[in-house]
Amino acid sequence: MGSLEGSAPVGRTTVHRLIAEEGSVLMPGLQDPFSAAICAKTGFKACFVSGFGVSAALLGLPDFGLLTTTEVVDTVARITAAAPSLCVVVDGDTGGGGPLNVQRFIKQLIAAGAKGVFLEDQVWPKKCGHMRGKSVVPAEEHALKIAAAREAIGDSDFFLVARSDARAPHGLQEAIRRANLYREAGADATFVEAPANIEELKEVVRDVKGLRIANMIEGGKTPLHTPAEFKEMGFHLIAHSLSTIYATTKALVEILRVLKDKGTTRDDLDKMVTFSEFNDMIGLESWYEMEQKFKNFTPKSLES
Ligand SMILES: C[C@@](O)(CC(=O)O)C(=O)O
Ligand SMILES: [Mg+2]
Repeated sequence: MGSLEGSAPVGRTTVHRLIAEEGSVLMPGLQDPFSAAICAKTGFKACFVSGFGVSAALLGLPDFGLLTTTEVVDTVARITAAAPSLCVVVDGDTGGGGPLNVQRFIKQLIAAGAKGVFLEDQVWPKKCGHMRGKSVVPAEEHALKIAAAREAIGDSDFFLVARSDARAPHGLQEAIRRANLYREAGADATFVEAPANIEELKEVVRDVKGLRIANMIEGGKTPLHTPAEFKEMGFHLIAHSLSTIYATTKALVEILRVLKDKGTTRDDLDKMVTFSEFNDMIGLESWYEMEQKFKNFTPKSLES
């Protein structure tokens, strides 16, 4: 890569620290502020803002390159506000254009409170990595975007993941070659999308240098493994990208069927959280406390 080589300083970000603590960090995929708040309450330290999930939840559309970077940044800002303790890593798709667009996008994500991004080498409009019909840009073109992202990050606490989708169109070894190239261009970690079996996962570990990402999609191409199994294999960040959107979808379909068929939920309350469970989840009491504080509050200047 010659002059394109970026240097990804080791160990300086929140994500690096989590990896050092846990070996293999599990990041549930999510798509909205409330799912992020629940994720934090459940005890997770990190999450992955899924492009697939945001496209579905925000737009009602498939992961087909329809989501804009502005929509992603807005969603991320709301998510980090709702779950300030979570380390939020964002699916940046292809970065919104060329190197300059990538730099602007990265700065917006940092300002929105994100702690990391995935940038992939698909041709725009991209598709979910487990769908058919994908193609990738030349590796050098994506390496330039990675170098641009590295420069835009500067000293910020922000972790850069370079993803290659070349496995489907060009084979696993090309995806591995690209991952190593993107690492040289400045990525903190790399993500070979959609290995098809355990042998391919092991090949990725054997041939890809540095920190590695695995992506678990129920019904996708890669067999499901636990974080402990991935840690032993040699993966450092695990995105469970679609579990929450799939579970939410199932729950929605189930309760809407009840309502459609019966016109009431009175015999199906077990399918829902209760009024008070929901209010606990969304932190209602803290709002009552704040309301009370301002009821009893008299600014000094108004005291006689
Ligand atoms: C991880 C993913 O990018 C889906 C995929 O392409 O595998 C997402 O948007 O959640
Ligand atoms: Mg995605």
